[in-house]
Amino acid sequence: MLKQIVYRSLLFCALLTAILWLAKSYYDSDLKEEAFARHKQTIQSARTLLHEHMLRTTQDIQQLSRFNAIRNFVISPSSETKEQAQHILLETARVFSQYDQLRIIAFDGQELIRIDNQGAEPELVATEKLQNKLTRYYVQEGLQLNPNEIYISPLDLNKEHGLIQTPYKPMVRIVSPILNNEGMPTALLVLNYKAAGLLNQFRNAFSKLDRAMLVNRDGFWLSNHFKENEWGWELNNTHLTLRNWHPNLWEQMQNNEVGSAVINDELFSYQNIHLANMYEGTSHGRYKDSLSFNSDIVDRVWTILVQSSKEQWQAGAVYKSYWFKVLLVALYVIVIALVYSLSIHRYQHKENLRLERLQLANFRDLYENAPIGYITLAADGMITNVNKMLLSYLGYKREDLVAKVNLKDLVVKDSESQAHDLLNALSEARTKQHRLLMKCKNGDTIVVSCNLTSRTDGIPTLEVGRCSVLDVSEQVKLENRLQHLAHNDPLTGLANRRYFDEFATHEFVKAQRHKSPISILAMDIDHFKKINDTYGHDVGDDILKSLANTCEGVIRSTDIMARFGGEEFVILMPDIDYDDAVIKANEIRETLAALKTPLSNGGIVQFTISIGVAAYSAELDTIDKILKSADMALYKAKESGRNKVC
Ligand SMILES: Nc1nc2c(ncn2[C@@H]2O[C@H](COP(=O)(O)OP(=O)(O)OP(=O)(O)O)[C@@H](O)[C@H]2O)c(=O)[nH]1
Repeated sequence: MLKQIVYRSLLFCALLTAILWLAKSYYDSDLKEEAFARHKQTIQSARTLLHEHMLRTTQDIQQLSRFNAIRNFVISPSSETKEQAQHILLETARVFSQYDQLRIIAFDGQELIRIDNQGAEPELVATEKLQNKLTRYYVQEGLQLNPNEIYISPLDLNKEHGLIQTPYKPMVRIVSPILNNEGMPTALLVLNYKAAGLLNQFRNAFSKLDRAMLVNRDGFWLSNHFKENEWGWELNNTHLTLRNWHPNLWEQMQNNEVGSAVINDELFSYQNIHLANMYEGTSHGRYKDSLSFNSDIVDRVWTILVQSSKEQWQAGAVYKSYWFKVLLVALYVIVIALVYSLSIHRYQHKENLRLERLQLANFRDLYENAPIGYITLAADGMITNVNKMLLSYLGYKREDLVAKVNLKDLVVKDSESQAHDLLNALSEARTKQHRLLMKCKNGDTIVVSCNLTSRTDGIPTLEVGRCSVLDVSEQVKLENRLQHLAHNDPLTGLANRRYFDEFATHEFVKAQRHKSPISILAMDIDHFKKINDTYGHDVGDDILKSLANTCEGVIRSTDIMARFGGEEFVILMPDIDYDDAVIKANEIRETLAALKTPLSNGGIVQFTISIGVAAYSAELDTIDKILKSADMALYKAKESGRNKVC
C-alpha cells in the first residue's frame, strides 16, 4: 500500500513536473520574445545615437571644409588667410569639445594648421612643432578621396609617438578634402573625434538587463561590458574576438545584416551599422533632405551586438519569485496529499468491495449449501431461487422451479390454505410459519416446516421473501408414533386407560349437552390364565390382539375400545342406550366365542368373554359411576357362569 502511494506520488509529481516544464517552456519562449523585442528596440536607439553623432561629425567637417576662410588659406596661403583659418578652427574647437585635434594637412602630408583640444582651452600648435603625417593611414586614405567624399577612420585608440595613450582615448579620424576653386582637392581637413562620450552614451542606451557591445569588422570589441575584452587588436589581445568567443554567431553575422541567435540559453541580437548609409532611415533622412550639400562617405561597418544571459532574460520571470517557489512546493504537497487520500479512498473502496463479494460468496454458500431448503419468492409467490437442499427434498431441477412455479403450486390440496396464508404474510411483510405437504417430482409428498421471512423495507422488489423449508416427514412420523404410544396399548393398538379417560370425559360432556345416551361395556376373557398356562403366553398375546381386531370390526367408528390392563377391555359407546348396548355386547360376545385363533402347531384355540353393561342414567351421572357399574355387571356375568352379558 505504502509502496503504491510512493509510486503514484512519484508518477503524479513527474506528471506535474512535465506540465510545469511545458508551461515554463512556453513562458520562457515569451520571455525570450520579450527580450528580443527589447533588443530590437534598444539596438534601434543605439543605432540612431551612433548615426546622429557620426552624422553631426560629417556635417561639421563638411561645413568647415567649405568655409571660405579654410579654403582661402589652402588656395592662397598667406599669414592673413592662415590666421583666419586658425581662428575658425580654434572657435570650432572651443564650441565642439568632442574634437581632440583639428588639422589642415597639405597633400605632401605636412600639417599646415593644428589645433590641440585636450585641455580646458584649444591650443594652436606652433609651426615648428607641426609634423609630416604622410605615412599615417588617414592621410593616405584622405589622398584617395574624391572631391565629394569623406573618410571616416576605424575607431581605435589614440597613439602618441607610437604609443597608446592612457587612459585610453578612443578616436575616429574624419578626413575631408578641401577643394580649390576648380573643385579639386587641394589639402585635407582632419578632425580627431573623441568617441569616449559616444561609447558611454551607447552603453547607457541599453537596459541593465542586457549587455551591449560594439564590434568592428574584424570582430574586435570597441565596446564591451568587460572592459578587458575591448581593443584586442590594439593591445595585442588578438584572441579576444567575437569570432573566437562564438564562432557560429560570428559566422551567422557575416551573412546577415540583422539577426538574432540563442546560444546556450543566451540571447543575442545584432545589427550592422553602415556609416555610409547613416542618412538613411526615418530619423536621418531629414538631415540629408535639409542639407544643402552632400557627401559620400567611405563605408565603415560596425556591428551592434546585444547579449542577454539566462539570468537576465529570466530576471522578471514569475517563477523566480519567492512566493512562486512557495506555491510550487505547496502544489507538490497538495498533489502528494491528494494522491495519498485518493489511494486510501480507493484502497478502502476496493477492500469494501472485496468484503462485500466475500460476504456475498459466503451468503451464497450458506444459502446454497444450507442443511435446510430455501425458496426465495417474488411478491406474487413466484419462485425466484431455490437451494440444493430444497431440490434434493423435492427431486426437481432448479430450472423446473425458478421463474416457473408458484409456491402454492408446490403444495397438495390440503396445504393450499396454509400456502395462501404464507403468501398473504409475504404481501404484508410479516413472518409466518406453517407445516405444509409438498409435492415431490416423483409424486410423493413430504411434510415440511416452512418458515417465511419477508423483507421489511416495503420495496416491491423481485425478491421479497425467503422460506426456509425443513423436511419434517420423519419427525411427523415420530410424533405420530409417540402420540400413538402415549394413547395406545402397545400390544393391541387399542386406546390405553389415559386416552380412554380423556375421550370418555369429552364424550360424556357432549352427551350431557345433547342429552343423548352413552353406554360402557366392561369385558374380561374367561379363564385366560388357563389359556396362558396351556398354550403359552404368546398365544395369550395373539388372543388379546385378535380380540381387539375383532371388536373393532364390530363396534362403530364413533365408539372407542380401550385395554385397561391384562385381559380387561372397556368399550365406550356414545349415542347408545343401555338396551342397545346389551344387544351390542351380546353380538361381541358371540362373535368372539366363534373366533378361532390358530396355533403354531396347526391347531386352534377358542375363548369366551364376559361383559358387564352400564349406561348413563340419573344415578349413573359420571363416567366413574358408569364404569364402576359396568365392572359390577361384569363381575355378575363371571359369577353367573361366564360367557355372559349382564
Ligand atoms: N398372554 C397374556 N396374558 C396376560 C396378559 N395380561 C394378563 N395376563 C394373564 O391373564 C391372566 C388373568 O388371570 P385371572 O385374573 O386369574 O383370570 P382368569 O384366569 O381369566 O379367570 P376369570 O377371569 O375368573 O375367568 C393371568 O394369568 C395373567 O398372567 C397379557 O398381556 N398377555
